Amino acid sequence: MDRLATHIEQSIAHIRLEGIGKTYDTGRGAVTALEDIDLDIQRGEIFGIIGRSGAGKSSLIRTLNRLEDPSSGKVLIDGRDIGSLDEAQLVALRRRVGMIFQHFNLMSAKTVWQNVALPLKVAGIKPAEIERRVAESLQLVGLSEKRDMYPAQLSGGQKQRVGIARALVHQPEILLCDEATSALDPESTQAILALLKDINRRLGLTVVLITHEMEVIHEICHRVVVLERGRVVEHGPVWQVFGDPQHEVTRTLLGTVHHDLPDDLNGHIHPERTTEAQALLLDLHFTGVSRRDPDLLSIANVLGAGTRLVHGGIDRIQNRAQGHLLVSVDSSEPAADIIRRAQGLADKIHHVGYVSLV
Ligand SMILES: Nc1ncnc2c1ncn2[C@@H]1O[C@H](COP(=O)(O)OP(=O)(O)OP(=O)(O)O)[C@@H](O)[C@H]1O
Repeated sequence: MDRLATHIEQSIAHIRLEGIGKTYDTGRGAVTALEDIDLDIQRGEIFGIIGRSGAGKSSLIRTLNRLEDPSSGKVLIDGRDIGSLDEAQLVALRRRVGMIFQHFNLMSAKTVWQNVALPLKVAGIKPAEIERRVAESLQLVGLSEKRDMYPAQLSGGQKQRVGIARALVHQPEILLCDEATSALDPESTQAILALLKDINRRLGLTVVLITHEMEVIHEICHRVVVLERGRVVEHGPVWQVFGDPQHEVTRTLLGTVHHDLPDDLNGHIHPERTTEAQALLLDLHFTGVSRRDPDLLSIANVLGAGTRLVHGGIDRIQNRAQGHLLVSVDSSEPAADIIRRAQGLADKIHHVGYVSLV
């Protein structure tokens, strides 16, 4: 392929949503689940979808393999409108797009091997080829030893591995994950996330996932979209959305850990200095945008000897430090002068108020 063709291929989004809308007709009238969604998902990325309950996450992910047909707009995979596919092409599409579910959807009367083999049998694949592909899939998810067991004999994490193996037997290029770790304990969640990451890297699979667990996004996603009432309210690289959420819904979903003040400070903060003994409280916000790490020596040097770290925490997402450090500055200098000097210590600096610390 020449360089121009390669460039064009790379510039086409693996999955493109153009003006997607979805309205359900119910006995009590129409319910709008999605409105005017435009999104590009690149080949090989792990893309997260978050939002409150009822925001439209399931409706959105289900349009990607036509479990739901959008009421308006188009879904393009490799530039091809999947709404125009005939029955045979739709079957082929579903093989290119694997899916895993919160409750695994395994057949309890079938063994691990039989569960994983089922999609291949349905597709009429020859037995020898089925044997080879099932063995390969089970090895990939680390379950070769359990091939003759039944789902009831497996842990939740192992059941999800079977779900993943089954989703991979047709060697898909896209894997949709609908709350894939929500029914799992923290240890199994970690193991499944590591597996998804490994599959994404080794097979170059594009992964689109829905979750209500923000740690899942933090742990494995490259980019994330936030839905609210069927619309995109925010999207971008995870470090950006998590480091400096712009929308109220995103802040709520992410929790208020970094924004809430601890109880012993809350209620004791004054907007103006009322006594000499009060210290200036500054919030040093590291959004990740400048890729800077908090430099404690510079903070002390710039803000002075009486500077104390009062509250906060720093996290790392996609190799960028982010979080808030709440510092008290013991100085009678005007706040504006101190804040001016403090520019450069963090990505954003917010004057919280004045507080008496004992
Ligand atoms: N089959 C359906 N028939 C009628 N309304 C539906 C149907 N599926 C979803 N809805 C409605 O569409 C809206 C979006 O639902 P959806 O399940 O996509 O949201 P969600 O973000 O996945 O929610 P949750 O996190 O609770 O699963 C909701 O108001 C829901 O009640």
